[in-house]
Amino acid sequence: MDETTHKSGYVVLVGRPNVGKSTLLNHLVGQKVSITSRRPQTTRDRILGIKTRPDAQLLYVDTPGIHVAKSQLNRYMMRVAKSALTDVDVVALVVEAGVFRDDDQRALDLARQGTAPVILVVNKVDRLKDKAALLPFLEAMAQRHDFAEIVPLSARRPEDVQRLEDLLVRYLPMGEPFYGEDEITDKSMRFMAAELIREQVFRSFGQEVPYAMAVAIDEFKEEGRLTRIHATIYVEREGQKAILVGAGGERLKQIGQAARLELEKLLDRRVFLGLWVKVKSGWSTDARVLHSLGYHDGES
Ligand SMILES: Nc1nc2c(ncn2[C@@H]2O[C@H](COP(=O)(O)OP(=O)(O)OP(=O)(O)O)[C@@H](O)[C@H]2O)c(=O)[nH]1
Repeated sequence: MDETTHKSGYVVLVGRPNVGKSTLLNHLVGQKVSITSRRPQTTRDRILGIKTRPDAQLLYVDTPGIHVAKSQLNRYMMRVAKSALTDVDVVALVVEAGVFRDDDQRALDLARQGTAPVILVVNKVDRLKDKAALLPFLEAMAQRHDFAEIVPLSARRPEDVQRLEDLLVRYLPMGEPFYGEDEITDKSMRFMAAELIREQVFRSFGQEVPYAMAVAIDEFKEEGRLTRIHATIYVEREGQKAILVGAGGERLKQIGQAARLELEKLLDRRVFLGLWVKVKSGWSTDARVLHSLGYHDGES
């Protein structure tokens, strides 16, 4: 490391739900640190993803998608997103190519409140059917704010992600790395385990269950070459429990198997995963229960 030229700093990713912030974060880091799904509001917390290269350390902060929050949990998610915007070096506002809704405007309003430069990332260009529509969209976006840069890309294309990373490094201040070169996140393995289980529920179910559910890790223990994890999935109502468990416990078993494979990838060791489902009605609106499930930030 050359201490006179090394850079390090924080890049926060903000945007409305489902624009691809977590997908982009994982590709920028080169490993899965933030869970993703086709459904909006998958991310509930601030997630830090660390990318170390010889000349720079980029600390990416993923945030819950900006939306109008009604429940206690959603209000918590919005406080997390807003507070993540303070003390950062660059803001990357992520939108979807060709789409600009009220929640995108809310995210833009938040992004430009701070002093950090705002880079507009126009994601999912691969999904644009009419490629000629991209230029007018970029021009219209440039009218909305004086962005430091406008970067159209697809989070799924490695060369696009590399181009964005190189550009972001230019905006970082000089400084030594904050984290060791092997670290990819500041979250505990317990937290990551709960997230990977939550991801499988988000991916497996339709409308209701993912939003009515939270995961608590009851036990996380290393036994020789095996990691033993016991977790409880909390839902709001008996009906949701029945859907989640499925006939003969089949759905829960599938979720457990898929989550176990992801956990083994993350921990790079064999995992035993025991999953239970419990009904805790009103958990998403009860500040005390939210606190016990790890969704707390000192306010209610
Ligand atoms: N086609 C295409 N799909 C993408 C791209 N980036 C993300 N997606 C998909 O968009 C969906 C949402 O992605 P996420 O990364 O979960 O979005 P998010 O902005 O983090 O969502 P929230 O957690 O709701 O804030 C997923 O199904 C992704 O696979 C892209 O560049 N191209």
